Amino acid sequence: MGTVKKIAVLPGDGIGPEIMEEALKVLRKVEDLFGHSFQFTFGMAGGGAVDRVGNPLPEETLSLCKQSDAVLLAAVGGPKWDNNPPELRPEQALLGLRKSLNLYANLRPAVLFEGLENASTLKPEVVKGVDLLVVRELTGGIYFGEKKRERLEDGQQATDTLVYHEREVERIVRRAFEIARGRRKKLTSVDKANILESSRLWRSVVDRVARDYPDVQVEHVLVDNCAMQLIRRPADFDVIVTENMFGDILSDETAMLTGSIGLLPSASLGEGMTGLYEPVHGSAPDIAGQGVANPAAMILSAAMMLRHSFGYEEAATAVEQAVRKVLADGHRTADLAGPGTLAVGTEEFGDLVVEAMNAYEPDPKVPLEVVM
Ligand SMILES: NC(=O)C1=CN([C@@H]2O[C@H](COP(=O)(O)OP(=O)(O)OC[C@H]3O[C@@H](n4cnc5c(N)ncnc54)[C@H](O)[C@@H]3O)[C@@H](O)[C@H]2O)C=CC1
Ligand SMILES: CC(C)CC(=O)C(=O)O
Ligand SMILES: [Mg+2]
Repeated sequence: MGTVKKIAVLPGDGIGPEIMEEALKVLRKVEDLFGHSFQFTFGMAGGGAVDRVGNPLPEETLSLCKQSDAVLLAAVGGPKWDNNPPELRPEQALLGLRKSLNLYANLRPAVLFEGLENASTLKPEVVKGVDLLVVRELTGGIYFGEKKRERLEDGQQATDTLVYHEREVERIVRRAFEIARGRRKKLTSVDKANILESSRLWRSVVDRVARDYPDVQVEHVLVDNCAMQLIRRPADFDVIVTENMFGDILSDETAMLTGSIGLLPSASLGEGMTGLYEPVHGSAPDIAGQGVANPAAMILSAAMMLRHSFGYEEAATAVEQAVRKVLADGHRTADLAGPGTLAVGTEEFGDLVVEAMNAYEPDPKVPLEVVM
């Protein structure tokens, strides 16, 4: 048996605790099936932490995360805290964690699973074959630039600043090229170089780095056009690399190619092994506490953790295959259940995934463990 992996568990707000419970259930099954061993330590983050200790990311939580091998986060935020001053907003927990752990690379895969061909709002022939990855820069750009609010004579004025250093662009772009090399070797760099200086810098870095990857086909697409092409010809995309805010917005769009945002996981990585794993979606306050949220994105985020932080490729594959099987067998949470289809709840979906894991059969083509 390998070493015990320390996992910081941050359930957060809204549907967070409900979906986290299901991911932990699946990870306990991974322990049983594969002999891995996890130590889960819970931490406070988000609105709940604001209410309890007046800080969305308490020092205790930050040091827990820094001392852990990986961080699992469900979601933070909700209307209760929307009018709080900036430092008391739940979302600050996310920004603080990403920055403190230097998690600059956010991987957001969007794949159309078997059985969900009719789940998208787009025609089945349009979404057929969708298998793309958004590589989003996560620690720079407008979310982190200087912000200010001023009172002028004729009213208020607000400023957000978008800054990128060449170094920050190069490291995410290189990472995206490396990833593209291991996939279908097609990279789409998304920017707004017709208007933004930061985008012109971005584009020049992509062109320079591209010389080191002659085997990867590169295209530059303006973000507004990309938003449209994602709906027009989504299966043509392989890896999309883009800055922080564009990646945030485009990845929510890709959710609807797959059927639901409740299916999209993510991994946030830096140079070290302590990655952060969270669904692409937020705390879904509109359905919180009802037991109806789709836990797949959270469970698949846990699978990404097994792969990227621990190198447990076989266990990651087993979890992913189990989620695919449950969906292929026709089980649907409310977000995916069409009219007349009986939906399963959050807990039941988690139980079905655990049950499906019992039937896991190793694929001889998949290496058992990846050396990171
Ligand atoms: N990583 C995080 O913690 C994020 C937090 N947020 C925060 O979450 C709160 C709500 O934001 P929204 O804009 O409403 O985005 P959201 O992603 O929470 O919800 C958007 C829509 O998708 C649905 N949805 C989301 N996840 C689902 C799931 N697992 N199963 C079924 N349906 C699901 C919701 O019910 C809602 O109708 C805000 O406070 C926002 O700041 C938003 C995005 C990311
Ligand atoms: C709530 C945020 C800080 C950002 C967001 O929507 C995301 O990372 O997906
Ligand atoms: Mg988002």
